[in-house]
Amino acid sequence: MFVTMAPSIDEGTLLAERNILSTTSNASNISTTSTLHVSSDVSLTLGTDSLIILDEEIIDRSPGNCCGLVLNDSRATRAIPFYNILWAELVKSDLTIHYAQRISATSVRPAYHNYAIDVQDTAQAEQWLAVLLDRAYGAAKPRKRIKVLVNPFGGQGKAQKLFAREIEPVLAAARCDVDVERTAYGGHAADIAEALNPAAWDVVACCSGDGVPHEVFNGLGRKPDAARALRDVAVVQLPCGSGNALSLNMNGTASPSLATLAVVKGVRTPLDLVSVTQGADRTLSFLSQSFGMVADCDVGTEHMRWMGSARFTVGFLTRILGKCVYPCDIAIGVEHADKDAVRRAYWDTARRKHLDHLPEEDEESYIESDLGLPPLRFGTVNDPLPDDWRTESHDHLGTFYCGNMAYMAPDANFFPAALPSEGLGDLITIPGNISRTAALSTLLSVENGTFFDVPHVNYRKVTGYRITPRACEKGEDGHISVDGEKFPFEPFQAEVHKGLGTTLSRTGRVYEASGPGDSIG
Ligand SMILES: Nc1ncnc2c1ncn2[C@@H]1O[C@H](COP(=O)(O)OP(=O)(O)OP(=O)(O)O)[C@@H](O)[C@H]1O
Repeated sequence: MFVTMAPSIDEGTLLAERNILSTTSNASNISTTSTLHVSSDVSLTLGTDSLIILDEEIIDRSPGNCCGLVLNDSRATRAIPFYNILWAELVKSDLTIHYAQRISATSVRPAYHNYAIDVQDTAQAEQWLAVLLDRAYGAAKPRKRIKVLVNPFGGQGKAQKLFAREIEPVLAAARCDVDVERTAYGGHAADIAEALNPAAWDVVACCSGDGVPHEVFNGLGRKPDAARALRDVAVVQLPCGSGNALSLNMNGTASPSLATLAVVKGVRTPLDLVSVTQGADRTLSFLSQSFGMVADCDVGTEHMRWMGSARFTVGFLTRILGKCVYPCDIAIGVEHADKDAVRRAYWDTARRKHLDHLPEEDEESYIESDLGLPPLRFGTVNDPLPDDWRTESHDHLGTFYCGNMAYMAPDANFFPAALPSEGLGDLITIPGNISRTAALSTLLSVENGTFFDVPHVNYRKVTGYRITPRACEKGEDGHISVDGEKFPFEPFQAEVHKGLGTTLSRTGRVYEASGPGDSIG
């Protein structure tokens, strides 16, 4: 084994291409030993964004080698993106590189290359490995300590199987320190999170839909040192449910194995959380709150579960045919009052975050005291309204939808201007007395990515709001949904806490969604 010197790797290109944040670690400071000659036939080179394996023996073994004639000499070279490298180690003269191998457009599985190296200078090989791991992980913490919660009923009972087949092998290959617990009853995830020692875990990973992460945020929020726990422990989703929005927004996928790779490589990302007060209760929401059409189609179609996801479409069509309206009174702390202002604010912030190479941490600290959750700046739903909130009375509201993340479902980027940690909620209101054709084309605009620009979609950024539903025309109660969970049909108030929670993401800065239309300015 011998090591050659090569020109330094262009960190800027690596960052741009792989979206992995770089840190200046000891390994990066090692002089640029980029090629490790494992044997006379095999060399391993740290390329711009990949590990390049040159293995002459691959030619001999390949079916393209006919009678010693090399038909395609590129077969001797393989590139494994650093993003896919899970772990690498040298045990005596045995070098093993574990990586996530793509087996289809929507899945990876762990694989490895193993080489017996000619040991002459183990120290240099160790150095090379350290640089490889540094390139593989960037600012992400390797070998994360992960408390895994599996909801055995998640995703119509598939979560346990998905964990065993798609998730656990990737975590094991990445040498994560994992403890698995199955939830035994509704609310168990909240109890586990409340009892959790935050110093013992980097991550709570929910093999579930969005219901379990909702519980985990709230369980951490019940701890005496809630703000500290919410900052220290990253809550992530390894998608195994019917609604997997947390993973879509942070990992860019609903595939369990790709999401696991994203979590293994994820960087800490502060996340706004919303306090919802209703009656005497205070609940944390990480995803959305809705009233009107969306809430009705979500929690109001539970009885049609047997239809699968078609229940949302059927629910929607029934309601637009019935021209449903949802009268209510709203008070809003408005930060950006129209789409132009929202779009400008989004791109200003996204650009600033992009220039800032490190994920923003502790921009606003709630943990100066060890008291639980931060105090409510705007009081609760039972207090007088803040003086500067704008009040509106709606007789014909169709949809009231406030989002903390962009995607609410695959192909449903309802809130393209949402950012993980800006201290603002994205509030959509849509009148209910529009024509059926207009309502239908609004639904279709979500899927084709033009929803933000639909004229009757009102889009604002808010610091908080209060909504007081009035009884429906037919005298029936409507529905209120918080993170997809059914809430009582009563007034509630919401207040956004900037970066109170923590999750992991690939970028540390933005959701895995395109912003609102073209960048402006
Ligand atoms: N062992 C259990 N028994 C009953 N309910 C459970 C259990 N474990 C978790 N739950 C509950 O299941 C609910 C839904 O979980 P989750 O979001 O993970 O799954 P899902 O497949 O997306 O389902 P849904 O479509 O109902 O949201 C959670 O609110 C949680 O309280």
